[in-house]
Amino acid sequence: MKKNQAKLQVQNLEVRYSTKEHSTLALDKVNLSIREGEFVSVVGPSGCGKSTLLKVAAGLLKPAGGQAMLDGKEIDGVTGRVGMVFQNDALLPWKTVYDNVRLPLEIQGISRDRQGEEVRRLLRMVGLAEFERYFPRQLSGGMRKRVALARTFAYDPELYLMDEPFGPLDAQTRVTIGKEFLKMWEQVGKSVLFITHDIEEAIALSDRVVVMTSRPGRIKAEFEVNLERPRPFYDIRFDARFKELQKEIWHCMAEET
Ligand SMILES: Nc1ncnc2c1ncn2[C@@H]1O[C@H](COP(=O)(O)OP(=O)(O)OP(=O)(O)O)[C@@H](O)[C@H]1O
Repeated sequence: MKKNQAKLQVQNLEVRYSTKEHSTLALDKVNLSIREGEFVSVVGPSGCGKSTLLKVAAGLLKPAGGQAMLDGKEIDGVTGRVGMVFQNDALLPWKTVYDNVRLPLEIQGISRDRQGEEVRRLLRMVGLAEFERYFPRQLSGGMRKRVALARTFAYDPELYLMDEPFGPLDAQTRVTIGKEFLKMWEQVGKSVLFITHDIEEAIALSDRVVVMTSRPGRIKAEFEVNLERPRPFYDIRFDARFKELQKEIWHCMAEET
């Protein structure tokens, strides 16, 4: 990758969903760039095209216009360099926690010994070291989500694409997982495109928060999050700069709904 070149760059992106009767313009001239190691969250009203943007970055959708590039090369289909976490990320129910997290390491051809070390390190990080022999059905929703996060970190992609990854969790578990996720991310420092409805979560995690307009989605505003790192995922909310930013983003979004 060239110096100063964006990890992910989206230029004048247009995406259309077409059926026999309808054609919906989901994204309209979207420009967004994510630097190496930068954490960018996207917030915006329901249906504004956040997931659509993520799917283009994942190589799952072809744009109707403009382009999306990874390290300066046009994204052309799914690549192993990009890791995705979705809201309803499923674990393999017939495999133990240990084997679910181990799978990406096996696919990468890592030696058995290293696989074991890495799985145990990741399970310790998400606080599930004692649950390696359990099956997904024996865990709570929050614990399953933690296993899914450990598995994503096992993939160790260059770019993390995350669509409401903590979506279906209760508020308290969401904070616990957010905390763990931030701690893990601060150690690996990879580029992230993170989609959420939660402004506080976006600020607490990100270097930059991007607000989209309602459909067709465009980038309405970008907010730099100038809060030190490592930062406390929950307590950072009491910082005056956090509150100011939250107010600004809230007002920006409120105009759209
Ligand atoms: N497969 C599809 N076929 C037709 N229209 C679609 C399809 N997927 C999404 N759309 C439309 O494109 C627009 C953007 O959808 P998208 O899922 O990207 O929004 P979103 O911002 O992620 O929404 P939410 O926050 O509610 O999850 C919506 O109006 C939606 O109805």
